Amino acid sequence: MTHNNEQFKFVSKALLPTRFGMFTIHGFLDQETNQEHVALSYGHWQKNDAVPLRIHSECLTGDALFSTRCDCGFQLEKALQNIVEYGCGVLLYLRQEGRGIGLINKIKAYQLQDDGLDTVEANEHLGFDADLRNYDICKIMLATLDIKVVEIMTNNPKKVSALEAMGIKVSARQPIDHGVTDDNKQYLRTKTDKLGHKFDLDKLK
Ligand SMILES: Nc1nc2c(ncn2[C@@H]2O[C@H](COP(=O)(O)OP(=O)(O)OP(=O)(O)O)[C@@H](O)[C@H]2O)c(=O)[nH]1
Ligand SMILES: [Zn+2]
Repeated sequence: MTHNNEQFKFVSKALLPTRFGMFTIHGFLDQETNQEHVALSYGHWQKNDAVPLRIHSECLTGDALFSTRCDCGFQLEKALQNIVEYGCGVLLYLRQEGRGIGLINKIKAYQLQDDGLDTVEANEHLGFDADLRNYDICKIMLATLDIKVVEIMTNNPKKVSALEAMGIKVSARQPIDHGVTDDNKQYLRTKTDKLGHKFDLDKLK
Protein backbone atom coordinates (compact mmCIF):
# COMPACT_ATOMS: atom_id res chain seq x y z
CA MET A 1 0.00 0.00 0.00
CA THR A 2 1.29 3.47 -0.83
CA HIS A 3 1.23 6.23 1.78
CA ASN A 4 2.55 9.06 -0.38
CA ASN A 5 0.92 12.47 -0.36
CA GLU A 6 1.32 15.53 -2.57
CA GLN A 7 4.46 16.67 -0.79
CA PHE A 8 6.25 13.50 0.31
CA LYS A 9 6.83 10.25 -1.53
CA PHE A 10 8.65 6.99 -1.02
CA VAL A 11 10.89 6.32 -4.03
CA SER A 12 13.10 3.27 -3.62
CA LYS A 13 14.80 0.89 -1.18
CA ALA A 14 17.89 -1.31 -1.16
CA LEU A 15 20.05 -3.35 1.19
CA LEU A 16 22.66 -1.36 3.11
CA PRO A 17 25.36 -3.40 4.83
CA THR A 18 26.95 -1.31 7.63
CA ARG A 19 29.65 -1.72 10.29
CA PHE A 20 26.80 -2.58 12.67
CA GLY A 21 24.76 -4.99 10.57
CA MET A 22 22.58 -5.36 7.50
CA PHE A 23 20.10 -2.48 7.21
CA THR A 24 17.67 -1.58 4.43
CA ILE A 25 17.82 2.01 3.20
CA HIS A 26 14.54 3.60 2.06
CA GLY A 27 14.67 6.82 0.02
CA PHE A 28 12.00 9.53 0.35
CA LEU A 29 11.58 12.77 -1.54
CA ASP A 30 10.12 16.07 -0.35
CA GLN A 31 8.69 17.29 -3.65
CA GLU A 32 8.31 20.87 -2.40
CA THR A 33 11.96 21.36 -1.42
CA ASN A 34 13.52 18.55 -3.48
CA GLN A 35 15.23 17.36 -0.30
CA GLU A 36 16.05 13.67 -0.13
CA HIS A 37 15.56 11.92 3.23
CA VAL A 38 16.31 8.33 4.19
CA ALA A 39 15.13 5.71 6.65
CA LEU A 40 17.38 2.84 7.75
CA SER A 41 15.44 -0.19 8.93
CA TYR A 42 16.75 -3.29 10.65
CA GLY A 43 14.99 -6.57 11.40
CA HIS A 44 11.27 -7.27 11.49
CA TRP A 45 8.27 -6.31 13.60
CA GLN A 46 4.59 -7.08 13.91
CA LYS A 47 1.83 -4.54 13.53
CA ASN A 48 1.46 -2.64 16.87
CA ASP A 49 4.92 -3.68 18.20
CA ALA A 50 6.79 -0.82 19.88
CA VAL A 51 9.68 -0.34 17.45
CA PRO A 52 12.93 1.36 18.56
CA LEU A 53 13.23 4.64 16.66
CA ARG A 54 15.84 7.34 16.27
CA ILE A 55 14.93 10.53 14.43
CA HIS A 56 18.29 12.03 13.53
CA SER A 57 18.78 15.53 12.16
CA GLU A 58 21.58 15.85 9.63
CA CYS A 59 24.84 17.20 11.00
CA LEU A 60 27.58 16.89 8.38
CA THR A 61 30.26 18.02 10.80
CA GLY A 62 29.30 15.57 13.55
CA ASP A 63 27.94 12.64 11.50
CA ALA A 64 30.63 12.49 8.81
CA LEU A 65 33.53 14.76 9.79
CA PHE A 66 34.13 13.55 13.38
CA SER A 67 33.33 16.91 15.02
CA THR A 68 33.18 16.94 18.81
CA ARG A 69 31.50 20.37 18.89
CA CYS A 70 28.19 18.53 19.22
CA ASP A 71 27.07 15.02 20.19
CA CYS A 72 25.49 14.07 16.83
CA GLY A 73 28.12 11.61 15.56
CA PHE A 74 28.13 9.76 18.87
CA GLN A 75 24.33 9.60 18.90
CA LEU A 76 24.17 8.31 15.33
CA GLU A 77 26.57 5.48 16.09
CA LYS A 78 24.91 4.62 19.40
CA ALA A 79 21.43 4.56 17.84
CA LEU A 80 22.48 2.10 15.13
CA GLN A 81 24.22 -0.07 17.74
CA ASN A 82 21.15 -0.02 19.99
CA ILE A 83 18.87 -1.02 17.10
CA VAL A 84 21.06 -3.98 16.17
CA GLU A 85 21.42 -5.07 19.81
CA TYR A 86 17.65 -4.91 20.28
CA GLY A 87 17.09 -6.91 17.11
CA CYS A 88 15.01 -4.43 15.14
CA GLY A 89 14.42 -0.73 14.72
CA VAL A 90 14.53 2.31 12.49
CA LEU A 91 16.65 5.42 12.07
CA LEU A 92 15.03 8.31 10.19
CA TYR A 93 17.82 10.49 8.82
CA LEU A 94 16.31 13.89 8.13
CA ARG A 95 18.12 16.51 6.06
CA GLN A 96 17.63 19.28 8.58
CA GLU A 97 21.24 20.44 8.76
CA GLY A 98 21.86 23.04 11.44
CA ARG A 99 18.40 22.60 12.99
CA GLY A 100 17.03 23.65 9.61
CA ILE A 101 19.26 26.66 8.79
CA GLY A 102 21.64 24.75 6.50
CA LEU A 103 25.35 24.01 6.63
CA ILE A 104 26.81 27.40 5.66
CA ASN A 105 24.57 29.19 8.13
CA LYS A 106 25.58 26.66 10.81
CA ILE A 107 29.23 27.53 10.12
CA LYS A 108 28.33 31.21 10.51
CA ALA A 109 26.60 30.31 13.79
CA TYR A 110 29.71 28.42 14.92
CA GLN A 111 31.81 31.51 14.21
CA LEU A 112 29.50 33.59 16.40
CA GLN A 113 29.80 30.92 19.09
CA ASP A 114 33.60 31.11 18.80
CA ASP A 115 33.12 34.80 19.61
CA GLY A 116 31.07 34.04 22.74
CA LEU A 117 27.40 33.72 21.74
CA ASP A 118 25.55 30.51 22.65
CA THR A 119 23.86 28.27 20.07
CA VAL A 120 20.46 29.97 20.43
CA GLU A 121 21.83 33.54 20.45
CA ALA A 122 23.91 32.74 17.35
CA ASN A 123 20.82 31.58 15.41
CA GLU A 124 18.91 34.67 16.48
CA HIS A 125 21.80 36.96 15.58
CA LEU A 126 21.62 35.52 12.05
CA GLY A 127 17.87 36.21 11.90
CA PHE A 128 16.64 32.64 12.45
CA ASP A 129 14.52 31.08 15.15
CA ALA A 130 16.45 28.76 17.47
CA ASP A 131 15.01 25.64 15.85
CA LEU A 132 13.38 25.59 12.38
CA ARG A 133 12.84 21.85 12.09
CA ASN A 134 9.55 20.18 11.33
CA TYR A 135 8.98 16.46 11.36
CA ASP A 136 6.05 16.12 8.92
CA ILE A 137 7.81 13.65 6.62
CA CYS A 138 8.09 11.15 9.49
CA LYS A 139 4.40 10.36 9.07
CA ILE A 140 4.90 8.99 5.53
CA MET A 141 8.15 7.29 6.53
CA LEU A 142 6.60 5.47 9.48
CA ALA A 143 3.46 4.53 7.56
CA THR A 144 5.60 3.12 4.72
CA LEU A 145 7.51 1.06 7.30
CA ASP A 146 4.25 -0.10 8.91
CA ILE A 147 5.07 1.40 12.31
CA LYS A 148 2.40 2.72 14.67
CA VAL A 149 4.10 2.49 18.07
CA VAL A 150 7.67 3.53 18.87
CA GLU A 151 10.22 3.67 21.64
CA ILE A 152 12.12 6.79 20.75
CA MET A 153 15.79 7.49 21.48
CA THR A 154 16.04 11.22 22.10
CA ASN A 155 16.54 13.96 24.67
CA ASN A 156 14.29 16.28 22.70
CA PRO A 157 10.63 16.41 23.84
CA LYS A 158 9.64 18.18 20.59
CA LYS A 159 10.25 14.95 18.69
CA VAL A 160 7.89 13.11 21.06
CA SER A 161 5.13 15.69 20.66
CA ALA A 162 5.57 15.81 16.87
CA LEU A 163 5.12 12.03 16.66
CA GLU A 164 2.08 12.07 18.94
CA ALA A 165 0.53 14.86 16.86
CA MET A 166 0.76 12.66 13.76
CA GLY A 167 -0.95 9.74 15.51
CA ILE A 168 2.10 7.67 16.45
CA LYS A 169 2.06 6.21 19.95
CA VAL A 170 5.30 6.85 21.85
CA SER A 171 5.41 4.03 24.40
CA ALA A 172 8.76 5.13 25.88
CA ARG A 173 11.55 7.67 25.52
CA GLN A 174 15.13 6.50 26.00
CA PRO A 175 17.72 9.21 26.62
CA ILE A 176 20.71 9.16 24.29
CA ASP A 177 23.39 11.02 26.17
CA HIS A 178 26.74 9.32 25.98
CA GLY A 179 28.40 11.76 23.53
CA VAL A 180 29.52 14.39 26.05
CA THR A 181 32.97 15.88 25.41
CA ASP A 182 34.77 18.92 26.83
CA ASP A 183 34.08 20.59 23.47
CA ASN A 184 30.30 20.19 23.62
CA LYS A 185 29.41 20.47 27.33
CA GLN A 186 28.50 24.15 27.10
CA TYR A 187 26.43 23.56 23.95
CA LEU A 188 24.53 20.72 25.66
CA ARG A 189 23.97 22.90 28.74
CA THR A 190 22.47 25.62 26.54
CA LYS A 191 20.15 23.11 24.85
CA THR A 192 19.00 21.94 28.27
CA ASP A 193 18.50 25.50 29.57
CA LYS A 194 16.97 27.09 26.47
CA LEU A 195 15.67 24.42 24.08
CA GLY A 196 13.92 22.10 26.53
CA HIS A 197 16.23 19.13 26.10
CA LYS A 198 16.14 16.55 28.86
CA PHE A 199 19.73 16.02 29.85
CA ASP A 200 21.21 14.65 33.06
CA LEU A 201 23.04 17.78 34.26
CA ASP A 202 25.45 15.66 36.32
CA LYS A 203 26.89 14.42 33.02
CA LEU A 204 27.66 18.03 32.02
CA LYS A 205 29.75 18.94 35.09
N1 LIG B 1 21.99 26.14 14.12
C1 LIG B 1 22.77 25.27 14.77
N2 LIG B 1 22.58 23.96 14.57
C2 LIG B 1 23.36 23.11 15.24
C3 LIG B 1 24.37 23.54 16.12
N3 LIG B 1 24.98 22.46 16.62
C4 LIG B 1 24.36 21.38 16.08
N4 LIG B 1 23.38 21.78 15.25
C5 LIG B 1 22.41 20.98 14.50
O1 LIG B 1 21.47 20.48 15.43
C6 LIG B 1 20.91 19.29 14.91
C7 LIG B 1 20.98 18.23 15.98
O2 LIG B 1 20.09 18.57 16.90
P1 LIG B 1 20.31 18.42 18.46
O3 LIG B 1 19.68 19.63 19.05
O4 LIG B 1 21.74 18.10 18.78
O5 LIG B 1 19.56 17.19 18.87
P2 LIG B 1 18.06 16.93 18.68
O6 LIG B 1 17.99 16.29 17.34
O7 LIG B 1 17.21 18.13 18.89
O8 LIG B 1 17.73 15.99 19.89
P3 LIG B 1 18.28 14.56 20.23
O9 LIG B 1 17.31 13.61 19.61
O10 LIG B 1 18.28 14.48 21.70
O11 LIG B 1 19.66 14.41 19.64
C8 LIG B 1 21.65 18.93 13.67
O12 LIG B 1 20.89 19.35 12.55
C9 LIG B 1 22.93 19.77 13.79
O13 LIG B 1 23.48 20.13 12.54
C10 LIG B 1 24.55 24.93 16.30
O14 LIG B 1 25.37 25.41 17.08
N5 LIG B 1 23.73 25.76 15.61
ZN1 LIG C 1 25.97 17.98 15.36
